Amino acid sequence: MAANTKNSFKFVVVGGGIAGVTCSEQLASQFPSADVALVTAAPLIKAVCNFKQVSKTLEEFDVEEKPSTVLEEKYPNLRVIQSAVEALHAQQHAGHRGQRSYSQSAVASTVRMFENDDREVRMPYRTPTLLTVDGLKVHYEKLCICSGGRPKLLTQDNPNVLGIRDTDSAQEFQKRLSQAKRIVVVGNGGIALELVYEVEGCEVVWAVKDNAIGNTFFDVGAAQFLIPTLNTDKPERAATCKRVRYTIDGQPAIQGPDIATGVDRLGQCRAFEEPGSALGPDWHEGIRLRGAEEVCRRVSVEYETEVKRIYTQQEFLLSPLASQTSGSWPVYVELTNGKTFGCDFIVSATGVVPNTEPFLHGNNFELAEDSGLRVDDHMKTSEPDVYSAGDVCTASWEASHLWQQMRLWTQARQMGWYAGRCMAADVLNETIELDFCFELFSHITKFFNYKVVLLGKFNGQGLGLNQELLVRCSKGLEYVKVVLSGGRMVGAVLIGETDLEETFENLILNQMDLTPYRDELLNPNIDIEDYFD
Ligand SMILES: Cc1cc2nc3c(=O)[nH]c(=O)nc-3n(C[C@H](O)[C@H](O)[C@H](O)COP(=O)(O)OP(=O)(O)OC[C@H]3O[C@@H](n4cnc5c(N)ncnc54)[C@H](O)[C@@H]3O)c2cc1C
Ligand SMILES: NC(=O)C1=CN([C@@H]2O[C@H](COP(=O)(O)OP(=O)(O)OC[C@H]3O[C@@H](n4cnc5c(N)ncnc54)[C@H](OP(=O)(O)O)[C@@H]3O)[C@@H](O)[C@H]2O)C=CC1
Repeated sequence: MAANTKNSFKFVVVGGGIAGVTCSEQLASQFPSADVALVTAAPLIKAVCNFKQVSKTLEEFDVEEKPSTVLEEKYPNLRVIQSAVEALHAQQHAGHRGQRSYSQSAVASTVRMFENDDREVRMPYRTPTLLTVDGLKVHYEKLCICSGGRPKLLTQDNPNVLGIRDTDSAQEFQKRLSQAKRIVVVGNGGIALELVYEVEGCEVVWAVKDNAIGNTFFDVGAAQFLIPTLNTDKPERAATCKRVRYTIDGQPAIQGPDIATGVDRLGQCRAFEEPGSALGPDWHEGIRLRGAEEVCRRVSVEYETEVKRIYTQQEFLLSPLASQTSGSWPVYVELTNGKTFGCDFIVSATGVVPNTEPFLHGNNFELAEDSGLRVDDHMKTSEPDVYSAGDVCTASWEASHLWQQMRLWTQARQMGWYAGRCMAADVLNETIELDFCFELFSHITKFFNYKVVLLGKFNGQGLGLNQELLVRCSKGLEYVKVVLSGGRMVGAVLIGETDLEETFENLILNQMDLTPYRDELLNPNIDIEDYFD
């Protein structure tokens, strides 16, 4: 049951993804008597469960997609408003708090708007407001924007170029794939790595800009270690997916390989165009990513190439390229390496754009180069009392030399949680230190069925020539890379069951001079954990 039937809240959080849900849970539990609202476009929210702190900075957790009522039941002071925000008037704060000065005309126009509205005139203060597409006005004292990101597509509005972000787009991909004989995957990051490994029954042409696969996570050595896996069969997967997924009417729907049923049920009740929350680590578990052919995995990688032009079938047939390519396909991709491929569709796995719309209009948000909302070390944006966390924001503080932002699930959780704590500290007039999780970058994931742990400057980011790499590799078993700078460990890539993460994390955090131990560090005959005990 919702505690607050009015539209005025002490804390408002926008976005039902990991960042927004974690932030609102943090606030609702810390201030049980304060009204908290979570405004989100999608009917389902994403909540962290089975959280496990693996080591000082490494964490693992599952994420469940749940109906929003679950949150309201857990926190009586938390109200979930399912509606997309279409405007933010953050500047109304300035007039009444005097924190910033804005032009008279800007303030006057917002005041006029409110005087025409009976409900607003009765408000004791002219509080800053969010407007939703359903016409609801939501007033806040502190706001946290966690609206995530959307795929940065190669081209917009081409029905044969798909991006994968949320449940809807994954289902669209699965549906199209089931009819497909060949797809072209463009991009060299997380989604591409997952797709080329998972897709079966369909030829995959993988076009990457770089000279090795997985540039956002790996160097050439790790890529060499992984690439033979593409030509081996996948191990059998457990029959069911351990997480329950829900339809928007709140019923558990999709479980394990039964996704076809789930698609139909979701398809029937899907009546919204709003962005959902981003998929996460196990989005393809239990989903049948199978094309129309009777083949296992068939991937060919086109290195150091980009998309030159995408042709419709009609355009292609009229082009000089038509005489050089056989078969008839709905869409054709011309690459900069001179090759052209016809395919059923193209997956643009080319990164994320922060979802800053519609918050920018009429406000004074500072944006970073990647278009994210700039936040300081207290997750504050440049607008008063507006915080931000997760994929939509860009960390703009002077970061620890061992941390960098990547738009990942773990960072969405950490930022959401820390933003909630900063908002609380602000209200309580307390000081708060930057959380320890921002000391060292750490990420656990799985690629090509190998456990992958990334620590610190795992690819020597920003180190230039000031780095030394130590590598140990056992084909098909493990790949271990350590990045040293000035004799100190600053990063590591661990692929396989290496069991080295905790020791290396400690060595990175304590910045011990490892010069005397360099030759022993990756010696497989030495128990390194004991060695540094
Ligand atoms: C296919 C895929 C696989 C991934 N795999 C991994 C992985 O293995 N490991 C990992 O760490 N990360 C992974 N990620 C990245 C990870 O999912 C994201 O970094 C993380 O979920 C971002 O969380 P968020 O809360 O910031 O944003 P989102 O999850 O995008 O949530 C944004 C929320 O805001 C809402 N919203 C948007 N606009 C509005 C509006 N105007 N009004 C109201 N609500 C709005 C949306 O409905 C949504 O609920 C993956 C991403 C994808 C797409
Ligand atoms: N297991 C995990 O941890 C996973 C994490 N994710 C996360 O989900 C988000 C979305 O994934 P994804 O879309 O793969 O994004 P990523 O940022 O991981 O990768 C994008 C890739 O596309 C390349 N690229 C960008 N523009 C172009 C272009 N015009 N032509 C060709 N290549 C291009 C990038 O190269 P460059 O870097 O040179 O710009 C990069 O290789 C990311 O935040 C990712 O970290 C996704 C799946 C799994």
